[in-house]
Amino acid sequence: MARWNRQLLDKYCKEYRVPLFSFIASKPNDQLKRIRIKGSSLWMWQNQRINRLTVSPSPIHKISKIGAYRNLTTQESDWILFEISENFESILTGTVKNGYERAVVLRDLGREDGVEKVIFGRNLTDFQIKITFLDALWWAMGDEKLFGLDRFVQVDIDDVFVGAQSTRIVEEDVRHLISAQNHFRNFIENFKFLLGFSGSYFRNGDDFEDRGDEILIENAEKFVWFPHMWRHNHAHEHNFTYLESIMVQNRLFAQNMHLPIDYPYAIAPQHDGVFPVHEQMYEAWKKIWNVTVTATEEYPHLKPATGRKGFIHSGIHVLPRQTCGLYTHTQFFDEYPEGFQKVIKSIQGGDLFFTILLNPISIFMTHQQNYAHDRLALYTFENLFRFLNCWTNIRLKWQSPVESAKMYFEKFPEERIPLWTNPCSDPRHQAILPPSMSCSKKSLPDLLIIGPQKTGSTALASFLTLHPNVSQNMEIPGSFEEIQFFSGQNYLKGVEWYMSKFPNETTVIFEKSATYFDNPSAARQAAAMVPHAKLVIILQNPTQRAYSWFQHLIAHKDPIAMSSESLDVILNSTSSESAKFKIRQRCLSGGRYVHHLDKWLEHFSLQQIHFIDSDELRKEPAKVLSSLSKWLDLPEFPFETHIRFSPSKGFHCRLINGKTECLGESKGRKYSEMSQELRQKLDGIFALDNSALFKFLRKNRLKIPDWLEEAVRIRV
Ligand SMILES: Nc1ncnc2c1ncn2[C@@H]1O[C@H](COP(=O)(O)OS(=O)(=O)O)[C@@H](OP(=O)(O)O)[C@H]1O
Repeated sequence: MARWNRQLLDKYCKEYRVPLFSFIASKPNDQLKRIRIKGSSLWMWQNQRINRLTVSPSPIHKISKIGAYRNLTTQESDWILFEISENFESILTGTVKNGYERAVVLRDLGREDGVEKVIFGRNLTDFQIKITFLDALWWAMGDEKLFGLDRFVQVDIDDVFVGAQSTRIVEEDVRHLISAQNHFRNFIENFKFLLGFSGSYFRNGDDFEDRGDEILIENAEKFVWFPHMWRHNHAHEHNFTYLESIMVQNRLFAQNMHLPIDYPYAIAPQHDGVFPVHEQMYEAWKKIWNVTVTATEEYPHLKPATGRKGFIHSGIHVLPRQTCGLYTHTQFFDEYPEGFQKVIKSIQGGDLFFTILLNPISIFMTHQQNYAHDRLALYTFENLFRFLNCWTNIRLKWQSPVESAKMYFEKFPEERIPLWTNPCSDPRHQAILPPSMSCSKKSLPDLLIIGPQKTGSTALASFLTLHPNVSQNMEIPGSFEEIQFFSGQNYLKGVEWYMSKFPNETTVIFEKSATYFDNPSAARQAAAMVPHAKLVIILQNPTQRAYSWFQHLIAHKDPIAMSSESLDVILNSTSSESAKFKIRQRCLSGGRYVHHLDKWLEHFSLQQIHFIDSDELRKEPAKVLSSLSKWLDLPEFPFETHIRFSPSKGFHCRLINGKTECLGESKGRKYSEMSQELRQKLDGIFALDNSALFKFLRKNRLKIPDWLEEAVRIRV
């Protein structure tokens, strides 16, 4: 690192009392073994071999168990070790052949240069180093809420009655399951397995297996039960009526068998219908089982498992679900694909171990078969809990799915609203789409006209639909002309709702919602759903736009706007909590072009965006439309013969069958001109934004509207 860079970093760390983390790697061909770290009294040894790795006493450790050690049998000789002295404390200690102890991870107490550091002599491949890294993060961030020692574990056993003969649990397995549950309570207070049932398959095995089913029912009270479908049906294939009927059947089974269904929790066989959302399944679940919590592995995608998240849709809390590496067909140790060592590795500091460490709540999916034959699941969890107990101070706990859902969304409130994606672009999601949705035709827009408001966006949209190869979303009853999916409450209605709004398949399908441009979530949400869409942004003089927006409020008899004598009064409001101030901000927001553009450019490339000058659109719409349709690769269309100026309206209108069709009264309103003082005030407010927009357009060799040239020239 360059010296000045290092100095800057040190200055920052001192000023804000932030510790530095640094990772040092061995240079394999370097002959030098013992090296002094530049600018410090610290000595390090490189290309070393260690026999033992021990967690040293240090206030940094919260998760790691102090004193825990393991002997290393590998012959790797690329460890970096640090000499321990009074200014440096060992966090993780390596013992070398002759018995010397040196630090593998070291805490520099900052006595020499005022900057505390945690120095790692190895990357994060070793599990002890990984846990130490988590400890160091916790120590540096001091964030009890983010880390903490409590970890909640839920183990679901899906399909307790489903499965071919000779794969299912028998009486002895059930007895074993009950005693394992009791035994697991040594690690996890109150631990209970959750059993998922499809009643149709009860007593569907051989005699021994049928007896197993019966014993399970006799001991039903010992477990928590949750429903699947009656016949393990794939929800995505069925409509509400059918789903309702099979859920009722399964519920009757539960009633007849006196199964305790203590929680409003359900799991869909193979996750079908949870994500991508099958609205009708959500409705049936709510109606028949009052479901409020479920879990899936599919959101946002099956893999990577570390990226799984939760969301809430239609009142149902969807929690992320984890796999423990055991599947329906894995029933024997010696038949495990790629060898059972894989599972053991995962338990002993591998994926499974870190699943629990990194997730406050882990909901594991297993299947009945994993408790039959070699009972791989019991082996796996027993060893996992033991391993965690041995190496960490983690407190394993159990709670109901309802409590987990509450806790999860309190911890991760930002996950409440799902980030919808296009199910047709993920083959796995496409395969489990409900019948009401289809990928056989295009049903998402290629183009979004994103505003901002009051820039002529409605006129642009209405002119664009004149082109025979273009269609717009259908009208939404009760909405303000626009679909406003990515910027408001409609987003909660989900993908199916949005897709259903584009019934016509044309070369270009578009929707225009002028509220998108300055909405904080719209760019991210639009990019997740239609990443390849093109965008249109209309550049209107922000002063004029703000005034038009205020007139819009007056026309809608907004009480705050009405009670203020003029826009000037609103602009003078400074108290950030007042209703007037909120209107002020909304009024100005759309005109801050570069500020919002930055957000869109985080998710879309500049090549995907077409800018239109609002003045030009008003004066020469046909020209603007021709250039837009050229950018959209549409066949040429004589817009000029389909658009005509209406002297009575004072604007251009569509010409349909020889008659002019103008926009309604709310577009092109009649109101008094803005005063010179107000204009100057608004120009002043937008001066910096305008100059930023000017620079942005010039830098990217984009056309600069006349109003912007003028606005910037006047300020200069
Ligand atoms: N051809 C045509 N017909 C009618 N109106 C036109 C037209 N071209 C541009 N304009 C200007 O569009 C302004 C309304 O902008 P929007 O459609 O973007 O408004 S909205 O945000 O969707 O409500 C509207 O603002 P106001 O004049 O304040 O009503 C018009 O100035």
